[in-house]
Amino acid sequence: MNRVVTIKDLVGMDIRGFHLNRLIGAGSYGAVYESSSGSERIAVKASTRESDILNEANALQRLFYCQYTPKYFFHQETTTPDGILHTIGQELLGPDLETIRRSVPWQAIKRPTLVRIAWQALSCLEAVHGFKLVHRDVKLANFAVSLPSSPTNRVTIKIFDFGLAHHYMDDNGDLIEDSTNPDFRLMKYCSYEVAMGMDPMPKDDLHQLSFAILYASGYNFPKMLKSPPDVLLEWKRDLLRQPSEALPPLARFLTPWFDALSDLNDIVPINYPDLKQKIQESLPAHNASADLYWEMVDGEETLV
Ligand SMILES: Nc1ncnc2c1ncn2[C@@H]1O[C@H](COP(=O)(O)OP(=O)(O)OP(=O)(O)O)[C@@H](O)[C@H]1O
Repeated sequence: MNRVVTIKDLVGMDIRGFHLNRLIGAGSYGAVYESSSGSERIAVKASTRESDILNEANALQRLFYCQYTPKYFFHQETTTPDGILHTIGQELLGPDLETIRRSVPWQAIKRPTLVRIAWQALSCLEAVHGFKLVHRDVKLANFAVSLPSSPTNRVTIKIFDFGLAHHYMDDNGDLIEDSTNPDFRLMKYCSYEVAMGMDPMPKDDLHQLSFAILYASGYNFPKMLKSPPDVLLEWKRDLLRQPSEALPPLARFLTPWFDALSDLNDIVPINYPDLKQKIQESLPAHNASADLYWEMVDGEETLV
């Protein structure tokens, strides 16, 4: 094997019979490659950070029968001159929602598409929580569309990147502590309660999702994240206490959903169907549970 320079430099390598063809992108701890073996195409995520990759592999294995997450194929350790390379083979997805948001006019996803995205993203979290996993890193860039299925080009939203996920509850319903004890207050886009020092729980995934949907609606969330810490905390608190006033005008139509999100706590089980109903009530004239399609609009491929 050739000398590995960085994890972003693995094109041409073979892992478990899969040829790494193209670097799709790289995040804070891994690089993801479009890879193939014959006609089979998968994604291979590579990292040198063993703990994160093992955590992600464990989560994806747990989610094997989940239709809202990429299918898990393998975890492999490869010895290289630069150390041990960890890879995960998983289902190949299409573009992530942050990339899609950037590609649309005004970097704002239209309301009918936005409510369908919110509905399906909520279904993703409902499914993940059903497997007793909390994702803890919910953001637009961690949702992607599936590869379009022919002949209609229908796609579904899937959630990925389980490097920070945690199996939070055992079969008896007892909470499981995270022995690694990460400090999620350092994550600027954490929920209000997490910013106040609480451990992230399923409802915090939903609060992070609400930030992601605001961002997708055209709200300048990155600018808010750059505010002084007290301003950011106050904004997150107000979004829970008085959503109708705190929501930016463009996203005020989502008030029914934000009202319901602000009622969530860690004791009462989350009523996902009710939350979906609130998404529907936010835009009554459009069907929020309708399918999404990957289509050509004005010469550009986009999500509708
Ligand atoms: N299964 C997959 N199929 C297709 N593309 C993927 C898949 N998983 C990740 N990607 C893409 O690969 C790139 C890197 O993904 P990764 O999750 O490592 O990065 P990230 O979300 O930017 O990282 P982080 O949140 O850890 O900083 C992103 O563009 C992401 O959309």
